[in-house]
Amino acid sequence: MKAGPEAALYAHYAARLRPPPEVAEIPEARGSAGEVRKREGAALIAALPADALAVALDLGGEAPDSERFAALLARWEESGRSVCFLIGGAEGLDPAVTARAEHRIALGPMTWPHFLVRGMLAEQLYRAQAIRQNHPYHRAWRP
Ligand SMILES: C[S@@+](CC[C@H](N)C(=O)[O-])C[C@H]1O[C@@H](n2cnc3c(N)ncnc32)[C@H](O)[C@@H]1O
Repeated sequence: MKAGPEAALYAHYAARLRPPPEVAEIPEARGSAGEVRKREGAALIAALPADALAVALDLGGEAPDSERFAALLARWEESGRSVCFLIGGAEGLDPAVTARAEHRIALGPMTWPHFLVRGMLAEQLYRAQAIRQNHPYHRAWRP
């Protein structure tokens, strides 16, 4: 990720997460849109640890509110497996990736660019952490 506002957004929230998240970046593939999706999808799946509990960021997935996301995350973490979020590139996620994922999560019905999704996911992970710690960052009574 190049330095810039999107990188700063991600860094801002990632620095507040315990344990800190790890990011694996897949190099942009070349070819037709379908080839790009297939190549990037294969690399994404290959990058997953063997015990990964994979969650695809996918417009077609469930769009939980933040409290439900916090509860889902707690349940996933209780499995003891590595919770890995998969975000597509400019051409989106290959069906092989959504098939590998055990859960699909949408950040609402609008399409966002990859680097904003990364920052927005980091913010929701931080919010989930705040919800679980009853920290006033999340003001459920005043959305
Ligand atoms: C630029 S988008 C891909 C756009 C692609 N042309 C498509 O229509 O799927 C890059 C990635 O960000 C994620 N993404 C974008 N908007 C999203 C949303 N509202 N909810 C969840 N993930 C989203 C998805 O993983 C997507 O593959």
